Amino acid sequence: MVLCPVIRKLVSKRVVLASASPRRQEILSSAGLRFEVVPSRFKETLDKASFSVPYEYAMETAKQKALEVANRMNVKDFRPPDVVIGADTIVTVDGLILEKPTDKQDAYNMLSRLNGKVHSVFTGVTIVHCSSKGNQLETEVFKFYEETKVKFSDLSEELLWEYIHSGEPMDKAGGYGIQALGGMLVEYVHGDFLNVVGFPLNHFCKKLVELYYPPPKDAIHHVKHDSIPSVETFEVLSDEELGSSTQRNSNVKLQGDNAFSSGAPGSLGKKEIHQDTMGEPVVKCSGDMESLTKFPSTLVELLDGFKASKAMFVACKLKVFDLLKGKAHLKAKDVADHISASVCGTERLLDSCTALQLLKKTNQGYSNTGLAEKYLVSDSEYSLHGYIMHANDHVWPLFTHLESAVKEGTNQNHRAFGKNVQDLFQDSYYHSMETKLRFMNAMHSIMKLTARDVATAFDLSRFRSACDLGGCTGTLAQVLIQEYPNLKVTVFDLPDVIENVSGFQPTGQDTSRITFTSGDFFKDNIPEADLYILSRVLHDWPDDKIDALLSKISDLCTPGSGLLLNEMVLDDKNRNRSAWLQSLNMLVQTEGKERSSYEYRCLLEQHGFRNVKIVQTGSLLDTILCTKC
Ligand SMILES: Cc1cn([C@@H]2O[C@H](COP(=O)(O)OP(=O)(O)OP(=O)(O)O)[C@@H](O)[C@H]2O)c(=O)[nH]c1=O
Repeated sequence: MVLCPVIRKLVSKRVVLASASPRRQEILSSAGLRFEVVPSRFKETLDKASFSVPYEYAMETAKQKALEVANRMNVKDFRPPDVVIGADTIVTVDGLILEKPTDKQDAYNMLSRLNGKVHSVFTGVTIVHCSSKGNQLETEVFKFYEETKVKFSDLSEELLWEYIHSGEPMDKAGGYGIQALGGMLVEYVHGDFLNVVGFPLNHFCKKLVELYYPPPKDAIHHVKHDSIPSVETFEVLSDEELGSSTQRNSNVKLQGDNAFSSGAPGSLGKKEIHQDTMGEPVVKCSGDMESLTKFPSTLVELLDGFKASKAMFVACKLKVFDLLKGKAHLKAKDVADHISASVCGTERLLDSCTALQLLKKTNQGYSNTGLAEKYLVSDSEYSLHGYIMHANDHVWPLFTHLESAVKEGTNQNHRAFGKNVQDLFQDSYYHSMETKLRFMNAMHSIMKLTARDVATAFDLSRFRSACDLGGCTGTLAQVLIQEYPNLKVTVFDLPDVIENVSGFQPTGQDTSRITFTSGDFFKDNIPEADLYILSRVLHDWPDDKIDALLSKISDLCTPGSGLLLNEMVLDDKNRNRSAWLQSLNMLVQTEGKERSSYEYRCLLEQHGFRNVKIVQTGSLLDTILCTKC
């Protein structure tokens, strides 16, 4: 409870963790922090010799990781993050800095150095405060580090190799994970255990106190700055954070939203803060119904969610954004004439889109916002028009039968479209030319938006040939050959798809390293490659089909071959809202499902893949890389 007010300081902010480390994500989310994960692309190649002490190196790397993400997210028309957190963990021994091992031999060299000795683990952390002035990013950087000493027992060669073969060392600084099997190597720890795991939570909270609870000038110092704030600290919370001033009185201090609940800032219930018998502050919700019903803004947003979606869908379908593309302004009547619709209906639609910030309205009429111009105009580079049409024409009717899907546990194609679907693709997505092109357009547009993140989440330069199974229009293949000059990619998809891909090919770009091959990956031979890719494929199918497909791929792989899965990964803290809603989506339309990182890891290991690494890209697809052992 005592942590609540510290973490709460970040609750109304857009917080981004610039780290792919699952441990850091786990530590921070367990502390109740709500954040997005956007792994940094900063390559950890700073010259170690130029730092007089190792922790300076860790802090500088952490800073560069966070700044890279802050800069990348400072995109016109997007809300930039308020806070970006970066971290870097290193192990030091004998004057050397050890990071993550490059291979098993490197892991062995590291662990042999640590064997029987005391070493230090440093984690450098950077908190970047961001603000955007006229598209210019302004940052304020706060850095700190934590040191923990760890002693390894005397370990036999046999034990070291056994540990290395477990695969655990590969993504961990110093080549061990104290939180798992590596804990068996450790005789003692002096200092913060979580610092070794990858994030010094206690020091981080103290830093938040320092940043957000500065001692009030000319006041008695209630806050001890090397500790987490005591109950007096609540006095320095602003009115906004406390809820309305009328809720305050001098004896009982009331707070607004719970740090650990979701939703917009406001006063969803009130809480009394007082001390328990141990002197610890305790936060209790009062049962005051009036305050509970005051601002249920989260619920109001959910109540309106479907109306907002449909307004955008309809405006897209009627090509409102296309009509306004590049134009200064049009009056409602002119728009209505062009789209052959009623003036009164059009006016309401345009006004709703204005309220949704998709349009701007002035005395001269309506025009597109930058967001609409970039993503809703049907022929813009990163248009989501195709995906939105799929959502409107296919997903929407299915979702109207969600209740039946939940009760029956099956998809609702029969109710929504009046027919039973045996083969999802042939009977549903590809049953007519119109539905086929609509589906291809949808996949094309969503891949355009996510392909760069997916292609660069891991370094894939060791692979020479890739086969993108179900690669549709080749959007990911296109980005892969740009990122990896030595890679050739085969896009393998159903004949129905391959014969229609030409309309989706980019003009003026070299596509000579991409081959399109038609076939059914369940029935036909799959082309040979050293990297297989499955993007949004596994989630479509029932378990038996997935097993068949993964077995087939695994049999084709030689040791060292890779498998890259791109899916939305469910997180056990329910933070990734899109992924959980996508999970319902799979229920209403397929026989498949979304999975957690644990489920993917088990699935892949069952089929002979190891070294499973998962990156939550922060965009609409997460990515998983594993190696055939
Ligand atoms: C000593 C130790 C380290 N680690 C992990 O080692 C990675 C360090 O590498 P990094 O470069 O700091 O981070 P990363 O994983 O590459 O992620 P990113 O922040 O994106 O650079 C982090 O994962 C840590 O948890 C453990 O899980 N357990 C341990 O006992």
